[in-house]
Amino acid sequence: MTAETRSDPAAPPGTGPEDACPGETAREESGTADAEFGTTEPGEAEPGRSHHHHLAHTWEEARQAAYDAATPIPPGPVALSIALGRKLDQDIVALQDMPHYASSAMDGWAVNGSGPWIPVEPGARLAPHQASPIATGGLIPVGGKAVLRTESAVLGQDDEGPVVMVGGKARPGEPRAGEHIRKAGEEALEGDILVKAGVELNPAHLALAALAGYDEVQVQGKPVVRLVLTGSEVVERGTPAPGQVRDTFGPQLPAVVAMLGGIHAGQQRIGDSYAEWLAALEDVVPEVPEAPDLPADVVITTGGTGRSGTDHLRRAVAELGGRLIIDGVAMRPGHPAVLAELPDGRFVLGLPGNPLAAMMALSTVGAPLFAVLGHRAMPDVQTVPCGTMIEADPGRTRLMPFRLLYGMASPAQHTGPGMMRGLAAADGVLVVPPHGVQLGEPVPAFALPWGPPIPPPKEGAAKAKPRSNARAAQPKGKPASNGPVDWSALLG
Ligand SMILES: Nc1nc2c(c(=O)[nH]1)N[C@H]1C(S)=C(S)[C@@H](COP(=O)(O)OP(=O)(O)OC[C@H]3O[C@@H](n4cnc5c(N)ncnc54)[C@H](O)[C@@H]3O)O[C@H]1N2
Ligand code: MOO
Repeated sequence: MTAETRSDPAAPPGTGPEDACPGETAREESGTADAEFGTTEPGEAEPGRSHHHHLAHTWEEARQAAYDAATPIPPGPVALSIALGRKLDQDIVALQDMPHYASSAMDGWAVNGSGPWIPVEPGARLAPHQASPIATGGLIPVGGKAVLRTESAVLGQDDEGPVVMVGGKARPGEPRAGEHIRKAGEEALEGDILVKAGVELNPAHLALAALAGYDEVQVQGKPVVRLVLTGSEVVERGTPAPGQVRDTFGPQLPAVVAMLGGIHAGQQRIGDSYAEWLAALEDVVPEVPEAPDLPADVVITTGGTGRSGTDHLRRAVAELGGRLIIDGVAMRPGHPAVLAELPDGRFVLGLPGNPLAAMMALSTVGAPLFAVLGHRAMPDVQTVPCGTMIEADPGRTRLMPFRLLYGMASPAQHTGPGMMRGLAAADGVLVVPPHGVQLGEPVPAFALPWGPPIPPPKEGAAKAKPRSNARAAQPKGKPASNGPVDWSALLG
């Protein structure tokens, strides 16, 4: 590859110079990276050097490398309180009859035989013609044959003392044998399967498991993800002053992590010092208030993927004895994405600090990693007909948030690496190959974790032959529109 520093002729409408990522390819290919890196803190940069001369993965390679880097997290027991949404790995079986004792379905009297009944102490064994007070849910005493509801009973008196008699609102024949008694085993018998393995646990499943006496259930593994957000210029509240930037990761990453199948286990904010970076990555089980006390499977860092004096990610990984799996992806934005594995098995996913770049890196590297850790297939890439011509940009894939208009994708505006506006309005992301896209040609695209699915290919929508989706090749119905269409004015 040759060094490229030119600006992009195919930049979609509305993207400015911020998009140009100056030096991103030149840096890697010029062979001067070591000198750049070594000047920052002499003597300490050594461990990271060996990683500097490899070529960035292509977009497709990066996805595959992330998917291949891990194996599914084995199943394990999880407390009911955090098992919602988890996939059950072992049947939930009735440990005993459910209910496990006969109980009253009404407030009233447990009775034996026919009335009138002599009242005795609650809970006492009932001889024929005896009754004892009982509340709904109460254990039926030995000898109890039926429950007489309070409103069907009257207290009277005979020669020998107080008696309970049928009266009040009693229906004819009340109480029949067994009336208002919930028998043991009515819901399930010991050994019955209550919830089958493979089910995604809903709140009622959790309640059922609790009813059956479970404290934990055996569920499929899912990655526990911890966030380390870096940057001393990042503020969490208010309108940022010049030189400051409002944090865009705190508000979105926990949700996106969950949507991608991770368990968000807290976040930590650090400044730009190497010591803070190292401490954050060394910390296996961080003390995170209200988060499950579990070691992280994946640590996501934001910022610090570049190679300036404050970009400590690679160095900290090297010092901890970790290995780089992905060190840069030939894509934009999100080019400096890093995936590393630490000796204790934790993965470190280094997202660039630029907000859109970070989300594209998460979609490219994080989504496949989370999928494999969570027992799922590689996330889908479909195709969508392109509503505009996109020129070539040799050597790199461009990820472009798009809006769908009349079934065709048009790159959204406001998609500079530091922007969120384009992504916020997007229907999905185009994966524009280095050689560009012709008008109407099916272009690979992926759905956003929160967005609509990519629509299935429509008959007649595609003029050019799709490269990766045979279903689109059905030339029938309406022809595609001719000529370039610039819908940018309609796009938010
Ligand atoms: N000389 C070069 N400079 C840069 C290159 C390059 O190749 N040579 N690459 C550019 C590209 S591409 C990207 S992407 C970024 C990568 O930056 P880092 O991962 O090192 O992140 P920072 O430098 O810490 O921050 C970059 C940018 O992002 C903002 N940021 C950080 N955290 C947040 C947050 N929580 N919310 C919102 N914005 C955040 C930060 O303020 C910076 O503006 O490097 C380029 N530079
Ligand atoms: O544009 Mo950088 O590629 O923001 O990741």
